Amino acid sequence: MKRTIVWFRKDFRLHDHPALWEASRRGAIIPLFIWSEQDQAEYADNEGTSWWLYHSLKELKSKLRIRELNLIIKAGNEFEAIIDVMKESKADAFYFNDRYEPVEQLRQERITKQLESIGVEVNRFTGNLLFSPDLLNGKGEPYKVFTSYWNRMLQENVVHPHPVPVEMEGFADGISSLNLDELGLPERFPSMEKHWQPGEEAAIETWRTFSEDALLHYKKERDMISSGATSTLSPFLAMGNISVKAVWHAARRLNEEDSNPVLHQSVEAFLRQLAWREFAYHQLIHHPDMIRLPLRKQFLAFPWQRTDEEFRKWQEGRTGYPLIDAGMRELRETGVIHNRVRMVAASFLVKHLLIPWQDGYNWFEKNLIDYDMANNATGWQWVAGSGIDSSPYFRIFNPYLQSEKFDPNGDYIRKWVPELATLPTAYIHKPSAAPMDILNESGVEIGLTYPSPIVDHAAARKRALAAFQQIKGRAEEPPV
Ligand SMILES: Cc1cc2nc3c(=O)[nH]c(=O)nc-3n(C[C@H](O)[C@H](O)[C@H](O)COP(=O)(O)OP(=O)(O)OC[C@H]3O[C@@H](n4cnc5c(N)ncnc54)[C@H](O)[C@@H]3O)c2cc1C
Repeated sequence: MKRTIVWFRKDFRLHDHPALWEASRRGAIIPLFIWSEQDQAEYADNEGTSWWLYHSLKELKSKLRIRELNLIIKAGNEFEAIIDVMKESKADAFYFNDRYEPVEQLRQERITKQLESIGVEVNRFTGNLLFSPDLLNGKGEPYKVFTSYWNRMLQENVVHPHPVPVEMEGFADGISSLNLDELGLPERFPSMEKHWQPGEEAAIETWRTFSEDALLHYKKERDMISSGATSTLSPFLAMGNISVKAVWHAARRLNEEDSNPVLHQSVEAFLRQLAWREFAYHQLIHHPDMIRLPLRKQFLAFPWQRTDEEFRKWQEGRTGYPLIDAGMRELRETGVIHNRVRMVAASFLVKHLLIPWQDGYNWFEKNLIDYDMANNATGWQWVAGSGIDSSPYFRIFNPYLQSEKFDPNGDYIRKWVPELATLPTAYIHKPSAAPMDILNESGVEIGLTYPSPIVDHAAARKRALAAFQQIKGRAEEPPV
């Protein structure tokens, strides 16, 4: 009987798990999770993703248990852990789905070499993206423009997802394993529990609800902050609780079964967002230093003016700009921010406060429950204007206008900035402009119950453009 170890890492699901699927066709399966130092470092600063990991593992373990498979959990040096399991199980093959973060790439290359050098069959699969992200353009170069990448993607064949293997043969005799609770991951995270249910079952249910109720209006409504028109799949995709290929094909199937042009437009808009995720990984594998360094190198000389106090006010949602404050408070409470607000809040940090985007990246890395290295780096570089195919630096979001346009009734602000909840809609976006009697009636005292704006929008805009002028001479350089 052939025995294959399947290594789980941010692909905590049974459906469309190519490594698991192929291992099930080969013989007995030994599912393995390793809590190595590298994994511990990855989760150390983000309590939300640690909590999500705990529950993803718990669910995976119980789903495997029902099928008489035992999830083996090891800690410590990963190579030693793998060798231990190989010896204990007499497995002769090691299968896993690739990851694309620079440290993960190094790790999987190293393990592959080490195992192959001792005669173990190693097989790697594309499990968490639609394609392997190393596609190159006609000139043999990485893509620099999203639309070209998207057009290329549409010509490629996205492999159909595998179902959950019907027959999986387990092998656990004599293999030692830690208990999940020995890893020190948090089982409870009360504020997140109010908003999220991690795991594969919840992911599938989230997709089902979105596709039945909201997808039809996705194109028109996705930017409206309180519309509930987006999928909220990001934390599930980030942890691999749902397969992006499964989502892609399910959305396309809906299109094929229904001739409604509104649905067709919405499905296309949704698929484009999944494509941005692919494009983000494409960038990350070709520019592994993009989490720290600007892709447009002239931004290395950008005259940032970081102050700890302003940074703290942004983190805490006390900038005096209600939309920004609502977003930053939503982040602390739920681990996510609506994409529109993410863009405006990030832009505010980088352009209104002239604080380096890397500081914002780090804050999101610690606090986002959907934290994803490629998407986070791409998002920040897009906003800062230093990325590939990014928003030009001189386009500066006006937080007041963004608020009026995308939260017209102020519902989002009222929810997350309750001290402004009773302000009339006409003033909720810019309370500092409200007449004194209105403020009094609403119990708002600017500077006391709610901060006055930490910077003036017009002055901050002017200052940002002047800062940009200092590097503009070099601003036409193409991204590296
Ligand atoms: C500064 C900044 C940082 C960001 N950091 C992250 C991050 O760490 N993790 C993350 O998943 N997304 C990040 N995003 C992208 C985006 O904000 C989220 O993916 C989106 O808000 C998730 O909500 P949803 O699942 O309802 O999205 P939907 O609109 O339903 O989109 C479906 C899926 O497509 C992908 N997607 C959507 N928008 C983008 C985008 N702009 N770039 C890449 N993929 C996208 C996500 O996987 C998302 O779940 C960031 C954006 C910005 C501007």
